Amino acid sequence: MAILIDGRAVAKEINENTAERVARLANDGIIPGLAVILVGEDPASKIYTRMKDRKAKKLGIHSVLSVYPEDVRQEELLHDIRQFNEDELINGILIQEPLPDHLDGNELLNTIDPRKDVDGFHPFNVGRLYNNIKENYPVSCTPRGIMSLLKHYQVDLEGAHAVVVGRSILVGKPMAALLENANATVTVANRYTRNLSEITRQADVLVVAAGVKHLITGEMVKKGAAVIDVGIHRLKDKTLTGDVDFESVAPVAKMITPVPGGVGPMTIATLMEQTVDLTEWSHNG
Ligand SMILES: Nc1nc(=O)c2c([nH]1)NC[C@@H]1CN(c3ccc(C(=O)N[C@@H](CCC(=O)O)C(=O)O)cc3)C=[N+]21
Repeated sequence: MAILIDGRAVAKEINENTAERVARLANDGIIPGLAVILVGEDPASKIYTRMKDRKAKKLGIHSVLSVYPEDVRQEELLHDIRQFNEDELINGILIQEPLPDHLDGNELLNTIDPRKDVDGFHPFNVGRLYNNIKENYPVSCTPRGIMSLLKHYQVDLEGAHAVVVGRSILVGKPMAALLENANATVTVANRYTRNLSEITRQADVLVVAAGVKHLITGEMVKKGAAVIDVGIHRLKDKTLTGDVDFESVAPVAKMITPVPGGVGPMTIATLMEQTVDLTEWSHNG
């Protein structure tokens, strides 16, 4: 049976470290600030942004949750983002995905000051990631959190074949870039890939962020693989499950993340960590 990758435990370690860093900054009179922009009534987004707001406050981070109606105008959001850009009390700005269709998400993202781009979605920061630039810059929190998990569990990436299922800007694309930058050989697939199991069966490290419940089953996984499940699906009985069929994959894998308690807590811990990173970087020149 696979080792369970305990995202809650690793997230707790990161959060403790973040709280210490916040305390050190406080000695210099600096309080990291996070602004979260939420548009509309998507129930999952409401839950996540509330979790982020609560965690930030718990760690001593100044948190502003800006909530807008579904039909908010693009101009109003642009105006508020510019205001956050100018606001010295704000170090990180996050626009919760998904956005309603009438809004131009790219324009909104491009308006965030890249130095305050706590999600790492601004094209300037995406470009740095793709160029494998070593200097400090923000990276999408979920894949960065997954890299922390892989490091914590000493998963060897150099020369490994990593397969990423999913190619979103939130997870799949930056995940593939981070794994490549760590000298893995990366294959990116998606839900349309033909003979998906032929590809996933080659994976030493398999990251699944396809948004399809139980897309990956035991016979699609190589014996001894590390399996990371980014999917979240709420079942009728209110329990959560992932893109990986845990029951059939766990006996095959060397290690596996559960849902919940795997990648999710790492995303929020990394968001807090990166808010403090941005704060420190902004004060170090
Ligand atoms: N701009 C932006 N940045 C994001 O980082 C972002 C986003 N938009 N849109 C949606 C996704 C999703 N996301 C999650 C964060 C925490 C959990 C999490 O903590 N999950 C818990 C379970 C929580 C529950 O019980 O519902 C767990 O897996 O153990 C899940 C998902 C951040 N996202």
